Amino acid sequence: KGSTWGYGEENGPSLWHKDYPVAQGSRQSPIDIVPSEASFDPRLAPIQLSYDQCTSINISNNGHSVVVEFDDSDDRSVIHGGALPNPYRLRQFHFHWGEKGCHGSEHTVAGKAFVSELHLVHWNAEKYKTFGQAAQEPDGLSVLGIFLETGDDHRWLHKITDALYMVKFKGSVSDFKGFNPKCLLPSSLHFWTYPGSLTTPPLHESVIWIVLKEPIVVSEKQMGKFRMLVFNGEEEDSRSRMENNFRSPQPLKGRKVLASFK
Ligand SMILES: Cc1cc(=S)c(O)co1
Ligand SMILES: [Zn+2]
Repeated sequence: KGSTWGYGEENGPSLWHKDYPVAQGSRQSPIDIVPSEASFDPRLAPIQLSYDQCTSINISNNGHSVVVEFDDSDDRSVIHGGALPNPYRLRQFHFHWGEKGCHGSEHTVAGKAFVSELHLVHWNAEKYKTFGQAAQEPDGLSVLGIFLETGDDHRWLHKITDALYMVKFKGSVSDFKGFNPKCLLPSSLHFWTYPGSLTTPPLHESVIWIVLKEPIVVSEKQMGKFRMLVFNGEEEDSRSRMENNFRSPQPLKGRKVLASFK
């Protein structure tokens, strides 16, 4: 069977282009965001997250990250504003992180990396019938990226980190109801936005990225709990700690980054 992609020496980001040639495309993510080169656009609407009726379903380890999935059968939880043409439906969120004491975010800000990055994935259900179809369209997805930096414990992140032991191995799934990701937002919703892609294969160039300027603060201890996850399945004999599951910044190729703030 074909070798599946990952973050190791043999199957990591520098090799993804062999199976996914779009990896060398013209709107790949992540990127290095250079604030001084971003242009303030007063026409950008503020970001609004209508998550109050959101329905989280489960938390799972897909062998690349830990993912919380939502019921996206109607418009109960949507994001709107920014450069989005209409509201996009919340589908799932997941994280990318590094190893102990090291960086692990995907986007960087003037070359600065953060310890982790939270991605809230939304899709354009107004225009496309399914997530899978939307994921292949240039205006199909919108991912809200939030940086994590280390400091004090995050008062709500424990709801996620306390569940991680249930999904240690690839393929494990556990109930995860009643979680509203609004509790993971920083105080400011100032953002940068630009056209990009999924940061994991199939790397579809279908994402309108919205990256918040203000990071949230989590403790090193809380980050450590993400690192007890493993990439491998319970039955596999290889034991590889889930960490450094991030792609590095990709060429801008002429794209403009817009800022919602001066
Ligand atoms: C849909 C999706 C989006 C991102 S950013 C990711 O890492 C995996 O899957
Ligand atoms: Zn992601």
